[in-house]
Amino acid sequence: MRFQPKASHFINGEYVDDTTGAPIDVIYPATGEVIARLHSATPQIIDQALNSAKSAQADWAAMSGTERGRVLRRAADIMRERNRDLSIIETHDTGKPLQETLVADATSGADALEYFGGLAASLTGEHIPLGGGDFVYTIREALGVCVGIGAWNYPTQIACWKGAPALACGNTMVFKPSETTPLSALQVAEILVEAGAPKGVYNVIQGYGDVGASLVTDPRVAKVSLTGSVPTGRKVYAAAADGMKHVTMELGGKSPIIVFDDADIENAVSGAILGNFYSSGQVCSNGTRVFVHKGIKEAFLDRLSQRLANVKIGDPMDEEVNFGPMVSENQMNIALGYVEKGKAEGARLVYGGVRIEGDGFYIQPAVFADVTDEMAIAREEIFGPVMSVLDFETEEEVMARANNTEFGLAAGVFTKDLTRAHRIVAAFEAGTCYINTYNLAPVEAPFGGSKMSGVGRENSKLAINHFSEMKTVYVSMNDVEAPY
Ligand SMILES: NC(=O)c1ccc[n+]([C@@H]2O[C@H](COP(=O)([O-])OP(=O)(O)OC[C@H]3O[C@@H](n4cnc5c(N)ncnc54)[C@H](O)[C@@H]3O)[C@@H](O)[C@H]2O)c1
Repeated sequence: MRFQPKASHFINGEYVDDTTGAPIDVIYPATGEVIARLHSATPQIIDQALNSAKSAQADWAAMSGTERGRVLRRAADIMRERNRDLSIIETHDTGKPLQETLVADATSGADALEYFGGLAASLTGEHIPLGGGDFVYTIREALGVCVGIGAWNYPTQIACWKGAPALACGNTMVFKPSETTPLSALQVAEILVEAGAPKGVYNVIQGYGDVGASLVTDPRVAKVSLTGSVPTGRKVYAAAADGMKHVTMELGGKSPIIVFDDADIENAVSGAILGNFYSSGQVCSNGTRVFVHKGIKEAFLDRLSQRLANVKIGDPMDEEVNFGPMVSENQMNIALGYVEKGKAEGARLVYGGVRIEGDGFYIQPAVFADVTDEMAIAREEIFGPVMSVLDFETEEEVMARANNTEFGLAAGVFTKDLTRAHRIVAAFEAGTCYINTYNLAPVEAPFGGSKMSGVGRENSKLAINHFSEMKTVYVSMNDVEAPY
């Protein structure tokens, strides 16, 4: 098989196999062809990976931040040098067009490795002077063994967004990719070793949810960082709570984009396209509820339809193609099911939504207009290319409706009125907000959700706090006064 890795798992600096685990077939979404077969981790493999991470952690944490950072920065360089090869793997794993994977996957992973590699040497505690000469100093310490569990939409990026800050702080990691896209995390592990990471610092094991669940409850694990759906997040958070483990939860969303009648329509249409159809709509922060002011609704829809006529759907390896298949048959059927629901609920399908016949999992991008708040397509995360356009008349009304959701991942506003833009983002109940753009996630900025969309933040200096803790040391310069 064309993309068969050397083995399923990467533990203690090398590939490890155990073919007695349940098979995991890797399917190329463009053709439905099986391109690799891996195996889920058995209890023995899980144990081996956790032991390897546990044994490596103290020595890794004892290295200077400069040394740890150097490893991460070298890994970033290697990833960039191999960007094309890594992007080809990512495209076969996910179905995302090469045009996208060349710029948004290994490159984003490399950004995280470079950024946290750069920060590693500057991670410190602080000195806190007290009265009478006493003082406190704090020591920033690693948490220990961290578990990363990934979703299937950005496999390389997720492996690095979790691994880079964890390793920068002196933790070690066991990463479990999604069973749907198991290939690229192995590449990340291999590259880290090539860059000088000691054995056992970054391990990858494959598996379904049960393997993730075993990792979360293991007493050797100090922290769990999950990217996944809200239902999985609930289970993982609850299981981690039992062991009082640290958690980061990057979960789903149903984010709003508000387009006022003074907005630059071309930019707003571009934002809505990026915020709904990039990666065939399989992006957690997508702005799938597009609230458009009544006065410009038809102009917005006309321009959107004109722009969508230029979408190039097809072979994701063709660099001209900008819209690929969905990741799996199952995900395609979920999206098609929502298109049917939307029609049945009385929304007006103004564009696409049709399955493209063939072996691949292709569906045209879909735009619904006249969507109302209570329709399932406006309430539930679809995780596919289905945009809902809703009308509004006043700012007050649209704010209440935009926030009327259990999710709180992202939100965007398009307007030329800057005062209004800042008022709107102040009122958004969402972790990541955009003014006159949408869906950018640079490593320098915190990324994460409010409400049911998650806990904690990835990227930026904030991620350091989620992968380390402070030890407080009180130093007395005086005699100890006791009452008796
Ligand atoms: N907020 C973010 O940064 C972000 C980014 C990408 C995707 N997502 C979300 O991810 C979802 C799509 O990804 P998915 O379908 O892979 O999600 P999912 O919740 O089905 O699976 C996520 C991961 O959790 C594992 N898992 C499942 N059950 C588990 C359990 N009981 N214990 C431990 N691990 C378990 C899976 O094997 C997989 O690796 C969407 O809801 C999307 O919004 C969020």
